Amino acid sequence: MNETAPEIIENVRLEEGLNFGLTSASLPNRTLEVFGGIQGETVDIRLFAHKAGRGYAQVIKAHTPSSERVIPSCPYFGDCTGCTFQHINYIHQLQLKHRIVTAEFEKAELFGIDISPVVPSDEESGYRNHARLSIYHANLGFVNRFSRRHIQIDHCRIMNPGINKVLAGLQGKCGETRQISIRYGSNKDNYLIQPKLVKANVDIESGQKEYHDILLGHNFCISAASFFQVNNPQAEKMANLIKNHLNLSGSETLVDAYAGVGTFAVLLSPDCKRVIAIEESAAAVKDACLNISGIDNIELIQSKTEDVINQFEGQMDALILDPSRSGAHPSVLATICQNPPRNLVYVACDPSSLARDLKILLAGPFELSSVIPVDMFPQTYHVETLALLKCKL
Ligand SMILES: C[S@@+](CC[C@H](N)C(=O)[O-])C[C@H]1O[C@@H](n2cnc3c(N)ncnc32)[C@H](O)[C@@H]1O
Repeated sequence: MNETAPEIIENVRLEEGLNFGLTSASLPNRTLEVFGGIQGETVDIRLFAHKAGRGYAQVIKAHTPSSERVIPSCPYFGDCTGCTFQHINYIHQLQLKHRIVTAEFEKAELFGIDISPVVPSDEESGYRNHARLSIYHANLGFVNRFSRRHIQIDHCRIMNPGINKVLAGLQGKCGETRQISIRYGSNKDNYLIQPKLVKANVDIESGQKEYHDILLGHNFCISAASFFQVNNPQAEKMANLIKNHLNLSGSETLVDAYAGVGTFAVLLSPDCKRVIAIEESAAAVKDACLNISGIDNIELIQSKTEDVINQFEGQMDALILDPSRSGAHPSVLATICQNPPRNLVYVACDPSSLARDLKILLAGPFELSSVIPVDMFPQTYHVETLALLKCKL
């Protein structure tokens, strides 16, 4: 697609799309995925790109705006494609996320499952504690997903004010690197900025090895290579939802697989007799070692979950699986179907991986207690989902 001569198509009716939170438009000779629209609207669109056999377009005018449409408060919306839902009111964003989870379940032929309403985020803006920015001619910004154009961003609506402060200080001064990661521990007011900037003429320290934050009164050390939940208040809600489901009495052994820096292990340890945390990343395990200091009922295993999950003898009381987007390894699912824990919590950031894995678990010895989507990522199509299961044997 020639970017200087974009193709405009008028009066297109938008249908439900759901991929990446986009709507879809059926034209006589092709189907397009459309950014910035809402199902049922008639709009004019500008073609962006064809990628991997798919066409992408952007709404430039809504002739019949949906009642769910709002004016995006971000001036970069559309140029920046990071927040797919900025033009949709927050209540409807939550309804769409519910629909996204339901649609993935239906694709996996999981029908008739009662999915709870999405747990809203307390903050619709300013919630993200981590920005990964790309740099072009020293300017920090994001890359448009469709056109691949770099968009300079001076203030990002969804980032914590602490991140925006650093962004303002570094803007235009980072020519020495192509990518930068800014993380902010809002409850401890400290930063991690990587890589270390040696040429930038700024009085902002960078190159920190780790930063610190607090969840539910517990201190966490998080190093540059380690995962940490991006929305602190929602992470706390998620930990409480998990705790409620597991109904812990203090006598249980909990296995926390894909444990990261020990988030759930630490937060649930006061309610368990013993916690075993499994994590493959050496950096995250090193952080977890610090994070569990003073807590004597947590053991850490540095390993892939699939290499150790079959070594537990007897029935586990409780198991948390919180894998990366690709979901749990098939052998992990096979092992827990053979030796099922009494209670299982599956935490998923990709509803399609969750649906695929749930299909296996529900064909085995598990039944669902509930499915609770949690909005960790307002203004975007992303949704975290908790599946709470029990062994039915
Ligand atoms: C989505 S994060 C969850 C971390 C943690 N539960 C939390 O809430 O902060 C997934 C974690 O799984 C780890 N991981 C990825 N593949 C793994 C595997 N096969 N076995 C164990 N850990 C793995 C990653 O390093 C990452 O820390």
